[in-house]
Amino acid sequence: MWLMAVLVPLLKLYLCGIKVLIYQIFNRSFTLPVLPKQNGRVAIVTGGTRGMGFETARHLASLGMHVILAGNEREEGRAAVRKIEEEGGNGKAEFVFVDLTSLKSVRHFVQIFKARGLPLHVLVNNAGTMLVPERQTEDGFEFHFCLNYLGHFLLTNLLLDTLKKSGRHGCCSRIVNMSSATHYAGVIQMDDLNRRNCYSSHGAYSQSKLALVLFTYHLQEQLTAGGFPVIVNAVDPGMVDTALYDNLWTLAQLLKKPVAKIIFRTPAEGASISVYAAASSEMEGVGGCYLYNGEKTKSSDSSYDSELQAEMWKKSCKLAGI
Ligand SMILES: NC(=O)c1ccc[n+]([C@@H]2O[C@H](COP(=O)([O-])OP(=O)(O)OC[C@H]3O[C@@H](n4cnc5c(N)ncnc54)[C@H](O)[C@@H]3O)[C@@H](O)[C@H]2O)c1
Repeated sequence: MWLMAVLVPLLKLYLCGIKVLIYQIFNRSFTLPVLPKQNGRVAIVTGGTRGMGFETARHLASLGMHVILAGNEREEGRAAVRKIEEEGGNGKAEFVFVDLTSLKSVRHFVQIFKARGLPLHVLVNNAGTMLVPERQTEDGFEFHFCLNYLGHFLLTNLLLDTLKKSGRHGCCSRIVNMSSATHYAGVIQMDDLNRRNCYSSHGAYSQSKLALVLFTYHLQEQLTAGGFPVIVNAVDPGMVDTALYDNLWTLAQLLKKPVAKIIFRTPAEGASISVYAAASSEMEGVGGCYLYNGEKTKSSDSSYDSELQAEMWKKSCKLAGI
């Protein structure tokens, strides 16, 4: 029983990884089209202080956006802002603290943001972690579940009114949810979302990434039904050489290092799918998609299950207190 609960998600996740690596051996990262200037537009990028979040923030700022790098590492945040400023684009970057593992911190972040009266045109839900040993957040949630999914679920819902007000038809506000190929291996354990019965870090990570896809599709349905000028897409960056892999087992770390140099995407290449969803003309008014390597791609069968989407939404509202 224990073996199955731990081994199966592990094997499924590594199989997803191998498939992606094989794809990346034979296919280069897609090239971004020319993107329209984004002057006067405002974006929030969670986890914008390093890795793909930083590259996303940097690119959006270079297009003229005012970008808020939302993260839980102040020093890294200040350094990231400095780096963007040094590049001297016509955009603007600033760091604002948020800890996505704390629902209180998410609420506080939104309160501060709203008090400034800024519009919001782009929200990139990028922050995440992978393969952390069993750990609970201050609110008692499993770590991957809260940081990768529930914190972003709450953040998005609290910012939705601002996103709706800031968009207009022909120039929609955009939400980008950073998922992953590992969602294909994901299983939603509705009665045990916090994985207390039998913890598997692999299962917890892939569950959180599937939850983001379910959330994307259900939210887009609501936005479309309400006629709101907001779109939401899930993106998959491929396998990218970032600090995300720091929690791999020692042996896997050793094996990963040489492979990563040759086959993994760079953070800038990985971020291009978020930038594409956030700013390309091609994606204007197009929501409810799973984007991989610059193309709309089929996500897992279970992600299209509308009953599962609705159940997950309802449960998430309850857990997040909305
Ligand atoms: N690297 C990959 O191969 C890969 C593949 C698919 C999906 N992803 C996803 O891409 C996203 C970005 O990851 P990355 O690869 O750039 O890794 P990374 O570790 O470089 O970046 C993660 C970011 O999340 C932030 N973060 C961590 N804990 C936080 C918290 N409690 N509150 C707020 N922010 C927090 C970090 O400060 C960092 O900026 C993640 O959601 C990850 O799951 C990565």
